[in-house]
Amino acid sequence: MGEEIAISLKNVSKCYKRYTRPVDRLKEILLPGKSMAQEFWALRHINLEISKGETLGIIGQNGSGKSTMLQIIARTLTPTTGDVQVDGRISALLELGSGFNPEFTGRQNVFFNGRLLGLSQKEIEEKFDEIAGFADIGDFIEQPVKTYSSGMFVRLAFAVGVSVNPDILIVDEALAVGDIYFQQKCFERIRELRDLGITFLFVSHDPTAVYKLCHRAVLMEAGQLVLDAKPRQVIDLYQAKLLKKLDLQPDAVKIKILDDSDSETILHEKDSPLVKTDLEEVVISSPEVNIKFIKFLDESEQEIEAIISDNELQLCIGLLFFKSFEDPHIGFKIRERTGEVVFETNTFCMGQKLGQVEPDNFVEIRFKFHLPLSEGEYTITVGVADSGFAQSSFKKTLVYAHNVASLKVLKNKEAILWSGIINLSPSLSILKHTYV
Ligand SMILES: Nc1ncnc2c1ncn2[C@@H]1O[C@H](COP(=O)(O)OP(=O)(O)OP(=O)(O)O)[C@@H](O)[C@H]1O
Repeated sequence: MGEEIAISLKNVSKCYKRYTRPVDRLKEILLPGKSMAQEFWALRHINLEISKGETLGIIGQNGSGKSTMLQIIARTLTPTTGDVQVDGRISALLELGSGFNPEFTGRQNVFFNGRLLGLSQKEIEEKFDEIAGFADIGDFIEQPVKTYSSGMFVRLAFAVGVSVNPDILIVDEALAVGDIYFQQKCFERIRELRDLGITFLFVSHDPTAVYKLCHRAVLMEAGQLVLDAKPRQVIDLYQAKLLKKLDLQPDAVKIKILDDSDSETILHEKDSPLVKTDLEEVVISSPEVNIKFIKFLDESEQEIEAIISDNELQLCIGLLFFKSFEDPHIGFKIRERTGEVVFETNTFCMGQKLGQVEPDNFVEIRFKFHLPLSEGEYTITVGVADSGFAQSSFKKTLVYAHNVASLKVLKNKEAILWSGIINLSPSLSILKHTYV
């Protein structure tokens, strides 16, 4: 493709030594040549190339190897085998403020860290006000960082990390700390850097953040890369796996990987029953229930594929049950282009019941609503579950299918939407008074 590579990992593996008892570590020191450790492979045969200017989200359950991989890229850890090439200056926010000296003040740490990250004394002096302004921790900048709250720590670490003009920025979960205003400021700054062509690696458990910031994502599992694709596809698979684990329902979750013509989807998990590349191939069924159809009707009950924004729409879902269920529920999600959910509800949340169903019962459910969404392409996710018992919990997921239908929303020329995704249709009152 001729793109310049910022980071290249070739067949990288990392083995940690683990000791069952602390005394074994001591024995190993005292008796050289006798290994008391067990080998633990935290990374296995990782192959990954990240082009300059790419933004990559790294997703995976706890212990899947995300931090180990980032530390290897940031060169704070050496791989056991394999080759790592990095082209450019890295600023890594891995463990919160790991580069900070707790006895130093915030100001001293800014200088200390700035130097570590390759800036000259003069460059740091010039940037100091910008860094302190971004961190916005007031007089605490003159206090030792051991007196900081975790929020203050991350503010200062982030401010330093993004101010040193890195070529590659690595952020591990750090954005989860800090208040919403600070998070928004960080997002803004990352977007600015991204638009300037920085390479950005981001570990997060927050799908929205990954959708918003990343062009591409990888899913890690037990030290391996299992999927390398668009954030939407990777997050869908990740959430599906979590749901399966929760429900112990191996067949419940289906995903259609949408064919993004502008991207090459690399499926490391070709044999997985979850991942299908061919849209037509996906049968939305489980041994317990079959989604027979999903269709959209307009105001005059005509079947449609596109609708003008702000018009009335019915989403109709036909279900065939193969087993009896006392309290089944059905829900849907509307997701915008990147996969972010714009709306989700279900019959349980709406306080409605389908009632008891028996094998071979066919049920059609119609959700009717005005669609205030702006022009664009949206996808539908449908889920069927049994027995809701708490806000957002069901006893068992019967089928959960992403991207089962897509809906085109056309521009409503009369709409007052200046920008944004939802038309709130506000009314307006203008009250004039004499100001006293
Ligand atoms: N120094 C170490 N010695 C032994 N095992 C380690 C060490 N560091 C990490 N591990 C193990 O390696 C595996 C991968 O850890 P890593 O921190 O990379 O995962 P992670 O995906 O970043 O997890 P999390 O989301 O919890 O941060 C885990 O099982 C962890 O226990």
